Amino acid sequence: MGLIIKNLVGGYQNVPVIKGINLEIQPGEAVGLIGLNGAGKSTTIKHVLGLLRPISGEISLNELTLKEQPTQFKQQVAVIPETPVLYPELTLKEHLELTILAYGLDRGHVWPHALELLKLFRLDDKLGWLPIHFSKGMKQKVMIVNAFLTDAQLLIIDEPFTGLDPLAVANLIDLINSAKRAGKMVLLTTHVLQTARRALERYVVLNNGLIVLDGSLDSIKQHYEIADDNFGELYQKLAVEQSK
Ligand SMILES: Nc1ncnc2c1ncn2[C@@H]1O[C@H](COP(=O)(O)OP(=O)(O)OP(=O)(O)O)[C@@H](O)[C@H]1O
Repeated sequence: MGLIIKNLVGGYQNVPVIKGINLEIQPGEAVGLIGLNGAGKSTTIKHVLGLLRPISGEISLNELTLKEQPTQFKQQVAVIPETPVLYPELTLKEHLELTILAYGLDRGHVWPHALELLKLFRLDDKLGWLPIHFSKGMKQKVMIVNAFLTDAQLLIIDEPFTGLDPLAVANLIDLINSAKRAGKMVLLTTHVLQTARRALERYVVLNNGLIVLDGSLDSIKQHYEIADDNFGELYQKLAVEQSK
């Protein structure tokens, strides 16, 4: 069970940006994928979303493989991308309806939950709005509401902590923590470790397309001999490691 990435080699037009990754995430676990710009975080995510085809290796989610059961696999995954993807001609309400359709959800059952989420992110009075009227953070919140509306077992969240206000960040952290309690899996990329630690216990450090560490933030700090919470120093040390 869980997400299993086995010996993944992948990237763009056969350029192996990802050079052999092994990663398992168990139900109820949230993992932070961290590393320098260009380390391979987004490329890994694109592979898990089935947007890139592996050069070799395999990805499975609760025993469904992306290769053999791509449709069922993708229905188990919800994504909150760093840059919101919204349809300019659809209202907020229509975006939610689309998610309900795409994930085959029961409208009557899910709509009260949608209203709760909208209220949490102060979007409940904006159901008739089109994306053009939303700010960047509001668009991000629409993506969050859509993702948490689904019953997907794996939530992929790409750098959520840079465009949201502190209230929305706190709400997102609460949602991640309750998703974990519900047995879901979370894979989150971020550079903002000070905030991520409120939701994540486990971190995977990517450097140059390889996993160089997998553990708690404390074990990472220990490994790189980081004093206090000076995470800037961590990235300096990763840069030194990368250039070797
Ligand atoms: N569309 C693309 N075509 C070719 N190479 C790409 C493409 N996108 C990214 N790369 C390369 O793949 C490598 C990994 O990039 P990736 O976007 O996965 O990094 P990242 O860890 O997500 O970085 P960031 O923190 O900046 O988001 C980089 O060397 C980058 O130049």
